[in-house]
Parts: sequence; C-alpha cells; structure tokens
Amino acid sequence: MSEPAVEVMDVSVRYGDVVALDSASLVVETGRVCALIGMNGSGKSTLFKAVMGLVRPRTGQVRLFGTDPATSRRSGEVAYVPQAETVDWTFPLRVRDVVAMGRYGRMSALRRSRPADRTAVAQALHQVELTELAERQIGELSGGQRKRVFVARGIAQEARLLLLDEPFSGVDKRSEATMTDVLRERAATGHTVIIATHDLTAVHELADEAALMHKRVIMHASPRDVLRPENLALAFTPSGAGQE
Ligand SMILES: Nc1ncnc2c1ncn2[C@@H]1O[C@H](COP(=O)(O)OP(=O)(O)OP(=O)(O)O)[C@@H](O)[C@H]1O
Repeated sequence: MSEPAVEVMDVSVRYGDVVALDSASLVVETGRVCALIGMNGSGKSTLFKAVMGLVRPRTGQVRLFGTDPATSRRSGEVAYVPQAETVDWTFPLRVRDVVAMGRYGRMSALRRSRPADRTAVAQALHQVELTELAERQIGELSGGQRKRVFVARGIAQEARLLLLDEPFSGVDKRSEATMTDVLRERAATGHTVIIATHDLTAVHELADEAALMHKRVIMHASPRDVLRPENLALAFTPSGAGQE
C-alpha cells in the first residue's frame, strides 16, 4: 500500500505562550477530501503551516507522501489556497498571471513559459470557469472568483496535495458549486484535498471525511458522524470536552 498523503503525528505548536496545537494527530490517505472543522483559533491554520513545513513543531512529526513537509512543498507537491484576508488585492496582477505562478516551480530561472505551461494555465482557468476573466486584474474580481483563481493556481501547479483555508467564506453560490465540483474531480483523479472551514453546510457534499479540531483532532470520521450535534458541541462549545 502507498504512503498516506498526510501524516501528522502528535504535533504540538506554540506561539510564545499560546498553545496552538497540543498533540494533534491526523492521517489522510491519497485521493480523499478531508474537512477540518473547528472554531476560530482552534488551530486549523497552524495545522496547515505544520503540513507545509512552515512552523517547526515543538514535539511530533509531519510526513507528506512519506517525506519531510518542507521538501515536499519546495518540490511543488503542495498547493495552498489562503484565506482572502491574507492577500494584498491592490497588487496589479492579472488572473492569468496568478494562475501561471503555479507553474513557476517547473520553469527555468528566467520563468519563460513553454507551451505545456500555457496549456496547464488555460486548462485550470477553464476548470474553475474563469477563462473569460483571464485578463482582468485580480483586485476587480468578487471574493468567490478570487478563491477560484487560487484553486486554479493549485491545479496548474499539478500539486498532489491541495490545502484550502476557508474557501467558502464570503463566496457566492456559483463559486461554491464550481469549487465543490473541481475539488471532487481532483480527488477522483488521485489528488488529496484538505479544507479548513467553519462552514458546515458545504461539508456533506464536499468531503469524504471530517476532522473536528480543538487544538488537537478530537474526532476523525465520516462527515455524517462528525456533524452530529453532540460531536460538534465538543469543538464549538468553549467549555466543551475538547478543551482542557
Ligand atoms: N503568529 C502567531 N502569533 C501568536 N499567536 C498566534 C499566531 N498565529 C496563530 N496564533 C494563535 O494560535 C491559535 C490557533 O490559531 P490558528 O490561526 O491556527 O487557528 P484557526 O483555527 O485557523 O483560526 P481561524 O479560523 O480564525 O483562522 C489562536 O489562539 C491564535 O490566536
């Protein structure tokens, strides 16, 4: 059997005195869509940082496809779709340019695009239904369209693992439906997708499995089981059993 796409083993992360992750463990197999569910501050973004090798765990270990996460990220195996708030939208970039960034890891130092790069960008734009907006400045798009641009960047990158931070917050219905279809298709073609969200409505249709977070993964099961009210209460009640 092949290695899991993601193995997070007993990972603890602190920022100064703040404990962001406390012995978190999660295994996601290749070809799955996993939803990470938890309140603001429950450690979802920190888990992503650990998965990308951007924070050094105090304890524990992360493996992506059996290798070190920073190596895996640098070799382009991981694509990240950030929360909208963390991006400077005034920067004058066309939609096509942002998607083309997904190809940088495959280009020479001069970043001269080859036909294969242009084809990959065109296909990714088509998949997220943004072909007609390819020449627009990214700052002129709606929130949902911007998210789709980043999903297209990840597709153009041909990353094996796609991490999405709150992809549905402030997103129109069309963008949500398009992204759901695209992400399901990614999983069907052997890619692995992890989505951090506190939007529970999308989870049933989108995810094969769900992990409930409260500084650690307190439950990892089918969306049906995880979304039972008594289980959600563990993660969404400040005094719930998930918090110590
Ligand atoms: N750079 C940082 N410096 C100090 N504390 C931080 C830093 N980043 C996150 N934290 C804290 O770590 C904890 C976990 O934050 P994290 O961003 O991982 O949670 P989250 O579940 O992604 O939240 P949100 O849904 O609001 O993005 C929170 O208490 C947060 O305030």
